[in-house]
Amino acid sequence: MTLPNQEKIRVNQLTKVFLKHKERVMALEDINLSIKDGEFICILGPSGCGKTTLLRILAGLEKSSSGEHQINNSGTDRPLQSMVFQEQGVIPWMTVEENVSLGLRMRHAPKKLINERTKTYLRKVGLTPYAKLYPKELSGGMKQRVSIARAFANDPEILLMDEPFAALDEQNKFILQEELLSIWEETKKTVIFITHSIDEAILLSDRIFLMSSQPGTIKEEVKIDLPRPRQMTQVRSDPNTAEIFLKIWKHLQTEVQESRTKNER
Ligand SMILES: Nc1ncnc2c1ncn2[C@@H]1O[C@H](COP(=O)(O)OP(=O)(O)OP(=O)(O)O)[C@@H](O)[C@H]1O
Repeated sequence: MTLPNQEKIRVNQLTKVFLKHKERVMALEDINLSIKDGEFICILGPSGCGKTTLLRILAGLEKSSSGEHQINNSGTDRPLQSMVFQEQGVIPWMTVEENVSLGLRMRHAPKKLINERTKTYLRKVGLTPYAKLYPKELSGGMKQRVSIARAFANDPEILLMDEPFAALDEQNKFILQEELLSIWEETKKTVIFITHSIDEAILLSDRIFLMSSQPGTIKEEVKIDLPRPRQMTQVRSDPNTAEIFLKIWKHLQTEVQESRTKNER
């Protein structure tokens, strides 16, 4: 399958079945996606609907049971994808700058490029003064900044983010969301971002994919046409936001309810 230039990710009829206590669990069913180069996509859905499984398949960490997916490679030696997790994304025995430069060092990038890019992304996430510190000396928010800086410094074709701000307090979350948006505006990377927060998805996304309860399918797609660059205060005070929020909430409510009913059976 060859993708046209503007298309970055395509998923065709993808399914994933796990064996759990000797029983087959259909985690994903007939997933079809087409994501443009530079799009910011959020995935929302009830717990256990297969969001992480889908991301892990796109990251090459898990195999699909059937169907196919493709990521358009720009033909350079850039890595195909980088992943940012909720927690434990930093390596404890490496300093902040060693963590940020890890991907570049692993692919033996030229020293000058490693230094430049590491400095740039440390500055962008406000960690320059902390470059020589170790993760245990950092707050949770600072550790997530390290993960984000490392992912962008690695310059992957696509960025996969699995609830990266879920463990942070509200203030830190807002600050990091805006920092992420600002870096994304500059780099225009294709991002797939999993979240449980409707507000977060509206703030960040070009499109939101709403998933059904298990087996996970893409039930609906919501386009977010709010102007960019976006700031949290503007998005919150935009009269369209409440309407979008309610539409998504109604969907999630139904799916969460369905998921509970299935689990009680
Ligand atoms: N390695 C595995 N072996 C067996 N079952 C698995 C495995 N990984 C995931 N599952 C099952 O697949 C389903 C989807 O899990 P997944 O973690 O992808 O959901 P999720 O939507 O990311 O959930 P959450 O929002 O709670 O993080 C769940 O029923 C889960 O138990």
